[in-house]
Amino acid sequence: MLLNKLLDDHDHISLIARLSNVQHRWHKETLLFQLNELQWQKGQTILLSGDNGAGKSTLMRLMAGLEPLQQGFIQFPVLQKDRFSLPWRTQKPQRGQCCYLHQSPYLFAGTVLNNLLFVIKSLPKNKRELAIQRLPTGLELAGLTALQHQPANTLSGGERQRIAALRAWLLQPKVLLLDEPTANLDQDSIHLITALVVDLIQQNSAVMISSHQHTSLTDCCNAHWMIKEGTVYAANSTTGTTKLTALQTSNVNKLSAVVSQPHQMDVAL
Ligand SMILES: Nc1ncnc2c1ncn2[C@@H]1O[C@H](COP(=O)(O)OP(=O)(O)OP(=O)(O)O)[C@@H](O)[C@H]1O
Repeated sequence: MLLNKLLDDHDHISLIARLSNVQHRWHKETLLFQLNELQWQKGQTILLSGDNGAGKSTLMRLMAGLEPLQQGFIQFPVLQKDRFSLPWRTQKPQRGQCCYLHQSPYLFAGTVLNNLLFVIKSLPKNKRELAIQRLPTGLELAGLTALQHQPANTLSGGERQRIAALRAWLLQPKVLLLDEPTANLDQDSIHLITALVVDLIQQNSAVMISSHQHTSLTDCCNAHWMIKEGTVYAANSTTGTTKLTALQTSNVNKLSAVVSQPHQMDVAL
């Protein structure tokens, strides 16, 4: 009993997430992937890699509670203490605090600003005012100030991704899962998104990024999970296929220099 409590307390201090015995099949016979045990430690920014169709999006959606878990369990010790009291939230503590950013983000009808205000309205009342105050800084960081009154449905792919990243920045989730956020983006857009994500990491958001490219954003990662031949595992530096740069203080400082003012919902952005 005491040992279990000590282990629980230890998990709460050191772990973002623990995944155990997870398997996923879309069709009854075909196994997409399985994993035995993976731990996401506090302080880790994880790169999730794998071939097209390996199951990166599926794994992230399972973690965000957006797909039903078929087998095993996924726990977020970091979220347990802060869970909301509503029954549908206590069943899935990651809801409201774990934000999944889709590779093709959904934007609402209306302007860029409308899209951002919609997200701010979803925050608990006591967090809305601060989010409103941070909005001009966020627009600047995302390079969207000049576009704020433009209808969202007229934006380019890169601009859409930047809005999605900015929505996540405004929400400041405990856990942020970024699904190929820089696919087909130019260097400027990648750097703008990187600045937003670096700021979130500095504000203690735990971030996982799936990507096929090596960019300034993946340079933020200091841990690597891979999906290969139907197995998800944590790659060490010798087995990883992607060169990882540790989350160097200097790297973060360099990127956060552009952050002039560092200052929830069931989220799929
Ligand atoms: N809702 C669904 N129903 C059935 N099959 C699905 C569903 N969603 C995804 N799949 C299949 O699961 C497999 C994994 O898809 P997923 O999008 O997770 O891969 P991915 O690693 O993110 O790929 P990519 O790098 O191309 O984005 C694919 O073969 C896909 O067709």
